[in-house]
Amino acid sequence: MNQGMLREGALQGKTIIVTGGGTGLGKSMSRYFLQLGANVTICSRRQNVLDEAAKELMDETGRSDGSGQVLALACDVRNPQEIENVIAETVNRFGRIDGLLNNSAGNFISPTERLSYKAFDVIVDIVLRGTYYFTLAVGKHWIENQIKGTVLNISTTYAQTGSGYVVPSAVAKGGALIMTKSLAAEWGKYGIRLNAIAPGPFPTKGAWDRLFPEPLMKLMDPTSRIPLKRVGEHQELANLAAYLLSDFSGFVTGECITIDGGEVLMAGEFNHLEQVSSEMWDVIEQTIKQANRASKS
Ligand SMILES: CCCCC/C=C/C(=O)SCCNC(=O)CCNC(=O)[C@H](O)C(C)(C)COP(=O)(O)OP(=O)(O)OC[C@H]1O[C@@H](n2cnc3c(N)ncnc32)[C@H](O)[C@@H]1OP(=O)(O)O
Ligand SMILES: NC(=O)C1=CN([C@@H]2O[C@H](COP(=O)(O)OP(=O)(O)OC[C@H]3O[C@@H](n4cnc5c(N)ncnc54)[C@H](OP(=O)(O)O)[C@@H]3O)[C@@H](O)[C@H]2O)C=CC1
Repeated sequence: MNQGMLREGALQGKTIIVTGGGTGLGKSMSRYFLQLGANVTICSRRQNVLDEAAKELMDETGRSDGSGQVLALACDVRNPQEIENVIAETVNRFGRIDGLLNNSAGNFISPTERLSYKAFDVIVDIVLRGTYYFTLAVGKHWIENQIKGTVLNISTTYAQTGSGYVVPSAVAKGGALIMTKSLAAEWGKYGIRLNAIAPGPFPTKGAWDRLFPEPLMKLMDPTSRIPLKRVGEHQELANLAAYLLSDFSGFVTGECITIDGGEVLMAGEFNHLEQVSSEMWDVIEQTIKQANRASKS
């Protein structure tokens, strides 16, 4: 499914800010927005990573009609002044901002009792504080300038279920998801939409190094818990993100769309029975039928 879904030029004339756009999923989504004709500002802490990504993206997607341009700006999403600078520089270069993709994150697995206060703070500050700082700054800009913009937040499936061993991330993603829904209600009157995507596992270096490090990867195949028995493809996520940032989703707001091959469904009480063999099912069937007969006599 390595194909773009939207028609040529579907994001033409739009400018989208992508936090964490220099690596992983942020880079893949930026690539697709550029292919669809959007101008994209990618921002994160490391200017060298952003510059390299911007060059690679422009080499791949470069258009001659002036659309589909990349701006790479260093910004720590925990710093409001740096966020204001990204907004000002983006307006200065592209004239407007139509979309904000809050994609930056920090995460690592750890038993919670091993975390220092600083370790908890660093994740919550990037994921929750970074998301609400950027959303607040861009939202104010849109309201002041009467722009009907769209925010898309990259969440996780455990923002709704909770999860051990990634508790700071779960707390922060859960908070960001509630902000998405709360502001969708409050800012709907300005024509501003906010949605979220909850991805299951999509291979990236950033996530794999910190969530499935060796020797854990040898013990735990991330696909084994997924009904569709595979991980996600970046283009599948990019398709959904482009749709939610485009005018085609103009009546969708406050939603969180899960894209995880059915992984969250495995919480269902009996789903682990897929491990039972056919022969064992024969025995189980006979045992249950015997109990049924006994209950009638
Ligand atoms: C696949 C299923 C769903 C997955 C859903 C979600 C996925 C994601 O979010 S994936 C995104 C992953 N990408 C990143 O995390 C990229 C950005 N991350 C980073 O830059 C770093 O990992 C960091 C900033 C989050 C932490 O880096 P570090 O260099 O350690 O930062 P600090 O020096 O500021 O230290 C912070 C603090 O944290 C402690 N610490 C770091 N790692 C661990 C660990 N594995 N276990 C316990 N504690 C850890 C570190 O020791 C510091 O605390 P103090 O010791 O008190 O100073
Ligand atoms: N990969 C997966 O399976 C899943 C990922 N996700 C989510 O997808 C998103 C992208 O993750 P992924 O691509 O896998 O991982 P990456 O590590 O590649 O992406 C994280 C990005 O966040 C940026 N970042 C980190 N801290 C800051 C900061 N303080 N200020 C600004 N930017 C920052 C990093 O850039 P820099 O270091 O230059 O600052 C990096 O580009 C995240 O929100 C993650 O939670 C959700 C579910 C599953």
